[in-house]
Amino acid sequence: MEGPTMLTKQHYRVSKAMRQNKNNHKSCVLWLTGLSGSGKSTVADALDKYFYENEIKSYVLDGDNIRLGLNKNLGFSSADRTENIRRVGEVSKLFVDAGTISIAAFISPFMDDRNEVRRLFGEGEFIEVYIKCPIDICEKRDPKGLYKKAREGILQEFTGISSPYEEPNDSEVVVQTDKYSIEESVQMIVEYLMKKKIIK
Ligand SMILES: Nc1ncnc2c1ncn2[C@@H]1O[C@H](COP(=O)(O)OS(=O)(=O)O)[C@@H](OP(=O)(O)O)[C@H]1O
Ligand SMILES: Nc1ncnc2c1ncn2[C@@H]1O[C@H](COP(=O)(O)OP(=O)(O)O)[C@@H](O)[C@H]1O
Repeated sequence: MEGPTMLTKQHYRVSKAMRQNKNNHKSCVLWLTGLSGSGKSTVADALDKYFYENEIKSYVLDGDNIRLGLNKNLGFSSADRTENIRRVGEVSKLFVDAGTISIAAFISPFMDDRNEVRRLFGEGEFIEVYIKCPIDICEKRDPKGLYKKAREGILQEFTGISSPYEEPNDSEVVVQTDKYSIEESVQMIVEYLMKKKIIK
């Protein structure tokens, strides 16, 4: 039994390994971190489509979408961002247990939060993908007009402007979206998964 609430971990007969065997690929989380406008959702979508077309089970967890549902009670203070990432880490773990590749696309600006999520997973299951793009290019792209609002002071605590982004320094994959096309970025991630024998 665990903790003061007297919880007992329940074990089920269909294991993660059995599910992975049936799927013909391993499961993992691809944790996409980067500034707003860096290309997380765009790369996540292209990856998900590649997996779908190649019979690989995947599902995208996207910051905006998760914040419209599961995490609708959270804002953008540091504490709320930490809680947002903690919950998404736990949800990703469920997907990985279910034999699926979780594509998590979150700014996840704090290194400690990302590392806490990493600790939830077994060796090689957590793959950090840094979607790297200089902030001036993200701001030029401004796909949702949020940088403009942040500059005007309408939007508070905006990442890169009035809230920090702690750059990763040991990501498994770094994708520079100002230098490579969406297709090249997907290819780079797929090659990493093949090299690690997660997919065939
Ligand atoms: N203040 C502030 N700072 C950053 N982002 C903001 C903010 N307010 C709203 N948005 C919108 O929320 C999306 C980021 O949500 P995340 O869950 O990925 O953020 S975090 O990981 O908790 O930092 C982010 O999506 P992306 O642009 O795709 O990154 C924005 O659409
Ligand atoms: N190589 C690239 N990779 C990803 N996005 C790119 C690239 N080049 C241009 N873009 C554009 O940049 C924008 C990125 O927006 P988005 O994917 O919503 O970023 P994020 O989810 O990180 O906020 C999109 O309008 C996309 O079309």
